[in-house]
Amino acid sequence: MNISLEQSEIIQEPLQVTITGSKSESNRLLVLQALFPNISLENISNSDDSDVMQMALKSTDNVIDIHHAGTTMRFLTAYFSSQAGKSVTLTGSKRMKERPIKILVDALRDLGADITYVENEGFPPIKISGKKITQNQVTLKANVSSQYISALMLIGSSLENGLKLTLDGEITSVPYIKMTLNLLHQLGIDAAFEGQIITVKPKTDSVDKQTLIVESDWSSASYFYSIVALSPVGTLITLSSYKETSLQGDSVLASIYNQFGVETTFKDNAISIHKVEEVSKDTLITLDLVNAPDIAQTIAVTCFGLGVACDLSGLHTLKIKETDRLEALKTEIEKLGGQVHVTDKTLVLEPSGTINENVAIDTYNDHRMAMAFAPLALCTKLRVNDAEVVSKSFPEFWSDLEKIGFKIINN
Ligand SMILES: O=C(O)C1=C[C@@H](OP(=O)(O)O)[C@@H](O)[C@H](O)C1
Ligand SMILES: C=C(OP(=O)(O)O)C(=O)O
Repeated sequence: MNISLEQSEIIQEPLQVTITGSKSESNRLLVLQALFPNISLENISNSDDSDVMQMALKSTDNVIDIHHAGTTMRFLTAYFSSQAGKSVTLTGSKRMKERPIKILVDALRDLGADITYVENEGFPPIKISGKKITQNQVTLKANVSSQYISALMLIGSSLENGLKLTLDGEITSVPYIKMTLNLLHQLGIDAAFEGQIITVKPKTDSVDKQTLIVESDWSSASYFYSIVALSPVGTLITLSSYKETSLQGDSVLASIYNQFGVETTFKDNAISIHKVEEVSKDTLITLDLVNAPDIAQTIAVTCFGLGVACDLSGLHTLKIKETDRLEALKTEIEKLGGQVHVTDKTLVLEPSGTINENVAIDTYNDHRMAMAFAPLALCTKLRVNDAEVVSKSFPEFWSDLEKIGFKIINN
């Protein structure tokens, strides 16, 4: 599905959008629920990635296709490795077969798991023969993806001897590790993350019956921050359901977007995002996004829409996500008339002027490419190719944009 976005203006009246649950929290809690069926979950994400997680956990098939879902692939690799008697092959999309998993597979093998590569060494698909895991100490590299670490933490308390992980080198995407730790604590699991060491104690008694409510997705909120930043002073959008103290690292958006003249207020489980002042064209936005890699695309495109320069660092994980996001951002922003310089961990955007009209944005099977560029419809007419990619994390994205005044035409 390719779409055109007419140059839009959002309606100046109280605008309210309800966003589905965080896919990161949901996918952790779904694995934990499979291990501790006593817990109930509310506001689970309706994203493709969480749907595929639910499907996989129920599946009795020998081959499970998790499509593009990184967390699902990584968390299930650990989960199925620890399920004695279960034999399963995990596969995924063409891109998933290019996303590395060796660090996690090596760590699980060191703990005694039985995993073999079906096609290419180091990459899915993988065949897992579940076993009782009794070894409990392993060292793994921490600067490639925090998902490997969360995957191990999620199963730690179900292992006879728990787990002690030693993290080697710089730790990337730390808030996601802390999110995992916090959810374990909510279930009464004894776990700690101190310096380079993570410990998870075995849970011998059952988890208390309880309901956990998933907070809405902050990465999805980022596109509304961008919309408000690119709109006139006075624009206000309210999003629910959010908390002032979030488990999601991407909640850092609220302070980052202050630099774009956008203020956030929390009230009654909602956030109001308000444009309070214009940003000067000679602003330079400098950010290290090592803790919040998923909002890099949103921020780069906001800067481009406002014509301001940015210097973003801490982006080394972007090359192994749904696409090489650094190259994709450079290509698409340059089609629109911007100038971008990338290395394997940084992105620099030059200050820009007019934005080219009617450019067709390619989305590279990456939901965040489609959603990050859409707010530019406030500045110019634009097209988005393969717009359905948004369903990976945010299936209602386009209908929510229509609700707030965007004019979308299916081509
Ligand atoms: O654990 C998680 O839920 C995630 C961790 C991050 O990945 P990396 O640790 O690979 O950066 C993030 O980009 C991804 O969208 C979700
Ligand atoms: C990187 C992402 O997801 P995953 O790694 O889980 O595919 C994302 O949602 O931006």
